Amino acid sequence: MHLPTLVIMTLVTNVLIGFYLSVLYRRKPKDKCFKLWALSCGSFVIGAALASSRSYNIPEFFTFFVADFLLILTPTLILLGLIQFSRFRYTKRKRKQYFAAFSTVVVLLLATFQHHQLVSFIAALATASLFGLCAYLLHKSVINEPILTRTLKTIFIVHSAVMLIQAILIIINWGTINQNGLPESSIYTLLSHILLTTLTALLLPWLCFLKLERQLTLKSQRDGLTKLANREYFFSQVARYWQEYPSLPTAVMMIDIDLFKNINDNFGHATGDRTIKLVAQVLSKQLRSNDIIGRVGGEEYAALLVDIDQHTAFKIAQRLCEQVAKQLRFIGKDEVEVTISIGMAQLKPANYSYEAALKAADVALYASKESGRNTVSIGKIKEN
Ligand SMILES: Nc1nc2c(ncn2[C@@H]2O[C@H](COP(=O)(O)OP(=O)(O)OP(=O)(O)O)[C@@H](O)[C@H]2O)c(=O)[nH]1
Repeated sequence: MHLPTLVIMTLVTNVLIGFYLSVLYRRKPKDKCFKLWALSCGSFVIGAALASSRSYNIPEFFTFFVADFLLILTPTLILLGLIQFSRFRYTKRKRKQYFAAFSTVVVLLLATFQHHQLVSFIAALATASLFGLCAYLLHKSVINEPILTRTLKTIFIVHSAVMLIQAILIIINWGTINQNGLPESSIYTLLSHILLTTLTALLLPWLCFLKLERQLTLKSQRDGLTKLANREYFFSQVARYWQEYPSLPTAVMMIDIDLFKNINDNFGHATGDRTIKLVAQVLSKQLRSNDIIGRVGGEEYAALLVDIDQHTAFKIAQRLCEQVAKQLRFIGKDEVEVTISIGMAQLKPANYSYEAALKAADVALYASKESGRNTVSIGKIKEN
């Protein structure tokens, strides 16, 4: 294939993808990754166009320094966008370290751009490291889509390897370079570089859509006030658990704030809402991370405790009552006595339906209310 035609085609593709990403950013300005990746397309297009004009009579400050700076900025922007998809903790300290490393590379480019081989070597090495980091971030991705993350990760690793090969070729052929500051043998690495960058730009919007889809799914599963599972999601999780772990001993609990109407009436709805939220926080902290907990009504919660015997489940339920009463004495400045009542049932899912288990816990909850509140009752379950 004719090289200039290929270069022009990749530049046009990157312009189109960059434009598309900037339109998405206008619609969703909170999603900074759209902006960062649109900028990375722009940076690549200008950098690659400048680097391709090295045979023309343009000052080398532009065709070498600015071009290489923009070509290094491209994976940097991709990296910054990827941070939002990763479990990687981008602390202030790390931010400072990366900024220092990036500034050092820019100073090196500025100091060496008249030595074409040296500047090309530095640019290749920096680009290889950045794409290596991109692969690392994707390795820690929160997006649950193996095909896309594996494909992108492979592209980043290959890209990093290609740029390393380019750096090695520059060293091996030191002294025999063309007007691009590169040895003739590096034409294939150069070609791979522009094709891999374009491929990355094509796949990145897909990552954005998966992120949006994930946000929407999470939103539809969560209760807005407490961020616990909402009623529908809680029941669907319980049904799934029943199918997957029929023989694991389990406890279900129905939990209700006592005399909540009084809290609303005496302190207002805002304090009422705050109480609902704080009770949810105490319950979440007291239960284990693999237990399932949801807000199933106004001031009513439900929990499924995984792999547990009746004695331990009862103790935990008592601890929940104690902790709520102990921790929630003040809601803001208001002195509010908050207590909860619990009804529970302990069983093996294989022996009973989850509807029967929750019904038994619900009946037990009313027994707790009847017996004076701030207490736990154990329910009897009807056979399947
Ligand atoms: N602030 C607030 N109040 C709510 C919310 N959902 C339900 N409520 C109120 O919660 C109160 C529930 O009261 P009841 O069902 O009578 O029960 P209770 O006062 O908690 O008494 P017991 O359950 O018998 O201990 C009602 O007044 C509802 O209006 C909510 O999201 N926010």
